[in-house]
Amino acid sequence: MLNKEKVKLGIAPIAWTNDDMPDLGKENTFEQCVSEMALAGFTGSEVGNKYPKDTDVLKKALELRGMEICNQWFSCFLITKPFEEVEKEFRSQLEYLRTMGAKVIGASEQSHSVQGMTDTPVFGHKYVMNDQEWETFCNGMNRLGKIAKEEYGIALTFHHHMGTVVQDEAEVDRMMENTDPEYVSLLFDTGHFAYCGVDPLKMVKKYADRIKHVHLKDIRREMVDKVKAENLSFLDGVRMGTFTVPGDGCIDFDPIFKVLEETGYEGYMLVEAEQDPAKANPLEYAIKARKFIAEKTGL
Ligand SMILES: O=C1C[C@@H](O)[C@H](O)[C@@H](O)C1=O
Ligand SMILES: [Co+2]
Repeated sequence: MLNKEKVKLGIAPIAWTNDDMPDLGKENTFEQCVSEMALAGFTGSEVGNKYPKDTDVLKKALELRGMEICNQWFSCFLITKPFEEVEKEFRSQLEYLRTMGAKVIGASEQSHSVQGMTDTPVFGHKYVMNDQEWETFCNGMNRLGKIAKEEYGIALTFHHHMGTVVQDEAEVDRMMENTDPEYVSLLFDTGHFAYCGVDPLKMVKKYADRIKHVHLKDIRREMVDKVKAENLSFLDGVRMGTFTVPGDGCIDFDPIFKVLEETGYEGYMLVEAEQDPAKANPLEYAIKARKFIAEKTGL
């Protein structure tokens, strides 16, 4: 059983309203989203674009429901923008997260990313960094991680992601080898590994001691196969239902939870299952996910 004192459960607003495709769930309000998260039994949330920008207003709305912000996505452009520009935006997001009491920031390198391009197939079109870019990227990550830890008390976790420069196993390995464990940790996303054909169990075993945030996502294998066969984009796939909540797709979560338990994982496990809310009722799927986690982990 995972330790209740050390592991908290969250859920992402992307199942209610999708910031990458705002027409998905445009009718769902912020209040509905956070109320349903709490009703389903979650205490943590990431940040969606319908969340109030005023931190006092947001804090009050979350506290009323026994919830908190546990992480926020940060888009890095370390290989295509000057470091100082990235640092400025990074610091502003760290300020916000510190005010909200979050302990983690989840960064993804978005230079040349195809994840948001609806006219680009997600398989076979990702950008591959050259040696010089790898060096710039890893040095930049170390510098950002040092700032986050030493000046804000926040851990920088890196989010590997489909269609980005750090997607496959070898790319995650290279990033991990060339960054300082003191400053850079891994945001382990089960769905993104399974999507690109990497075994999430192998990755959790390999990097358990550097994982500081977990995204629990499942995939519908037949939908991912369709995305590949028909040269569809990442976002086309989301609309079709490539992702779902843990337990509803093809990933075997039992051994993954076991590794996290045996290695003493501490932090958030956050359900992140973007799909069309008109087809997959967000509250229904949140409850389904919460029950699955309780059954499998005792949390
Ligand atoms: O963490 C994430 C943030 C989303 O916006 C993204 O597209 C999703 O797939 C993900 O894993
Ligand atoms: Co994720």
